[in-house]
Amino acid sequence: MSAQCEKVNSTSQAFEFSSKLKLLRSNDQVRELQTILRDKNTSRTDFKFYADRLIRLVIEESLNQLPFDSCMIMTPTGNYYKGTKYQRGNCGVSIVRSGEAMEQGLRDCCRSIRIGKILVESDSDTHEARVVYAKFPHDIADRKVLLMYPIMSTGNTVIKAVNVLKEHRVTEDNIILSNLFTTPIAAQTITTAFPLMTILTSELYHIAPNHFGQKYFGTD
Ligand SMILES: O=P(O)(O)OC[C@H]1O[C@H](OP(=O)(O)OP(=O)(O)O)[C@H](O)[C@@H]1O
Repeated sequence: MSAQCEKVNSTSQAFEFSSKLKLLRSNDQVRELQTILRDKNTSRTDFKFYADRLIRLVIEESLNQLPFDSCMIMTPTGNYYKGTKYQRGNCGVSIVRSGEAMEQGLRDCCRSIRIGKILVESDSDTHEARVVYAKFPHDIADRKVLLMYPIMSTGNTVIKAVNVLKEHRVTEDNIILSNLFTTPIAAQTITTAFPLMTILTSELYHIAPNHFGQKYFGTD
């Protein structure tokens, strides 16, 4: 467990979660961002601004879940320094539409990272989800995948998306799901369906802010 995320307290939620579910370390700043994003009176301009701030925090911590190697470099004064570097071979995949909001946060940290896309359409009444479009780097099966989707209500959208990745021979243990808000039931459904996948979220709460995509992009 890194310094910036914490173990989920499963007992208080009456849900059982595996250690693969990680919560961004909470503090007053994180709680303020979550509050602004949940507030119905937040303007669209503010919503996007504060969503981008929370996204950046979640992306940074998600990157911290990727594997690192140790390395030796030489400083300008000719000294050796034992450092750390990312293992090569990562990529992002965003689930359209809301997941696209997280792409810039990832690019701000990893300039030229490849980003695939999956479009899953869900029925507004039944919540049944189906895959409409998927485009990935050709060697995605050999990469660690940062899967980006900010809201999980039932978890159906993410389940469909992960199944598409698995059809492209991406293994569960190579997927890190980067998420802002999840309901406990969605978290439980997803950790049960994909026990080897790592999930990083900022908040577990029984009501997800389902207005996210609509408000962030200003489209219905
Ligand atoms: O976990 P699920 O039950 O699948 O739900 C995930 C999200 O998808 C729906 O939004 P919408 O269809 O507007 O998604 P979008 O913003 O990505 O277009 C729903 O309101 C959630 O916010």
